[in-house]
Amino acid sequence: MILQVRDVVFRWPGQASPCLLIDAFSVAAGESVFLHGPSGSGKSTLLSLLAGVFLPQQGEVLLAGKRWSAMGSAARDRHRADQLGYIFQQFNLLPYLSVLDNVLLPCRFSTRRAQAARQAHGTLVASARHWLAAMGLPEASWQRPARALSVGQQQRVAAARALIGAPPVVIADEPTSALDEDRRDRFMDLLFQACGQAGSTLVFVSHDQRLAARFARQVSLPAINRAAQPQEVTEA
Ligand SMILES: Nc1ncnc2c1ncn2[C@@H]1O[C@H](COP(=O)(O)OP(=O)(O)OP(=O)(O)O)[C@@H](O)[C@H]1O
Repeated sequence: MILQVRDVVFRWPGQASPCLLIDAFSVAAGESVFLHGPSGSGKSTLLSLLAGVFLPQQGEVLLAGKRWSAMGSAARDRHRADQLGYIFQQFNLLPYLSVLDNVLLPCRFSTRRAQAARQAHGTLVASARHWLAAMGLPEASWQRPARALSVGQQQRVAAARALIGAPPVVIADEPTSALDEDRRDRFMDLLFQACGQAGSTLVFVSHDQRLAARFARQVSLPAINRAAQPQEVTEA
């Protein structure tokens, strides 16, 4: 199992009740998982725990056999860069860096990713260019600062950055929310092709149930989370 969650309790600071109470959840290497649940049910929070961005107050989360809680913050950063491509809901691009340099970032932080990128495309820059072209980003945009791109373009830059250097795990949080239907379908084809070729595990969060059928496994977060769910506000 490449991702493992065991007896996890996670509470946001200042909150009286926990957001996540998960006894067991795991993902096998190479599996593709569609994670769904209502807004506010804790999907992004769970992804942050899988990525070791936050640590649970109780229990363990493991990526590639390593416990996040057993590592210091520098070791966590290294392990994350080696093992994980993460497409965040808010993209998390560095706004003043060029598009190309944003895509190259994981290779700066991970020798493993840099080696894989060189092996695939000859040089790091060639690899970054490959992924930007695959994402349909016009060459004229590659030297521009990331902040100068549209939201849909930034989303695709974030995806190129997640895929460079064939990370063993790809985590994607609503990666198609700013894409039109045509781009969304091409993006999904490319994501599955890239993960298939690299043998990468894919954990994907979306509200778009039309995408669910593409995945080998669908997981409802409320079904694995024992924490009391927030009440949805309903119109009177
Ligand atoms: N940084 C934070 N500080 C405090 N509480 C937070 C923080 N981030 C999220 N939460 C709370 O945790 C709960 C779960 O939020 P989360 O973003 O994980 O849900 P989600 O299922 O991803 O929602 P959506 O589908 O709307 O993106 C919410 O009640 C939210 O208010």
